[in-house]
Amino acid sequence: MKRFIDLKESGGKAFVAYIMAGDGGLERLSEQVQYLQEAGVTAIEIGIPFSDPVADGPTIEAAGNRALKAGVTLQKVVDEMSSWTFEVKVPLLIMTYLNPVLRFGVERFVKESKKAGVSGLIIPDLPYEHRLLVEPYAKKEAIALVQLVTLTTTENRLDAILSEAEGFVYAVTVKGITGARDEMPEEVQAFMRRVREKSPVPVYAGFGISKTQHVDALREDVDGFIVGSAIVQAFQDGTIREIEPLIQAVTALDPV
Ligand SMILES: O=P(O)(O)OC[C@@H](O)[C@@H](O)c1c[nH]c2ccccc12
Repeated sequence: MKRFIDLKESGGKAFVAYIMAGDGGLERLSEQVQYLQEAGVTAIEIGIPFSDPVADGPTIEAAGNRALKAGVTLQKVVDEMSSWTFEVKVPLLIMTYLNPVLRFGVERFVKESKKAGVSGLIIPDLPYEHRLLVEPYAKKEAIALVQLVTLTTTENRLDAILSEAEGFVYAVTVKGITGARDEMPEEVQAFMRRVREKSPVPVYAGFGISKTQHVDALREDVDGFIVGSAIVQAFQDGTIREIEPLIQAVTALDPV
């Protein structure tokens, strides 16, 4: 995950793309990863479909349901990734709820993720207080357990989370679920600034980023952006090329 620190030090901004594994069939995953890395994204978060995705907005939830219908499981995703022979040029992260991990077995999950070339994990319903359920295994394999912070995270908790942050910090821009939206609440800027002042690792903003205006509004206050619903929807609609200006708006930002 040194790549994220290096990028920040060189004044660049990160674009992290989220995709739902197996939306449209598992064989599409490798095409999507190759497409995104050629399009210039910094890293890719690969979502594992889950039947009770409490933090997902309608777009991601629908994608997850399509993937579940196609029979996609955590095992199939790591097997698929382990079989890739093309060159993976960007860090890959797995984003999954805790339940599939527990069913799989935490230690086995971390080992198979490593084999699959994964360098980070995001488990949104694993609270910081319970991180030891996964973190010791992840550390052994040098996989970062990326933490989320939100507008409602208390100061003490924020300090604790940041003191152990690895890779990057996922700063959630809204008090709600994922999904593209029009407005960025004003308090978000102040929140990002506060987190960034304290954070030893880069701070990436996620939830609701779908337009260059969102990027412009936050560009000076964050080190990168995470985009999910807009990408998932564009792959579904066959309009993924329309996302390229958004990727460029982030990765081509002048150092501030
Ligand atoms: O879809 P959005 O609003 O662009 O936000 C990214 C988000 O989808 C992705 O990171 C994500 C998918 N499922 C999640 C659950 C919790 C936190 C984050 C996520």
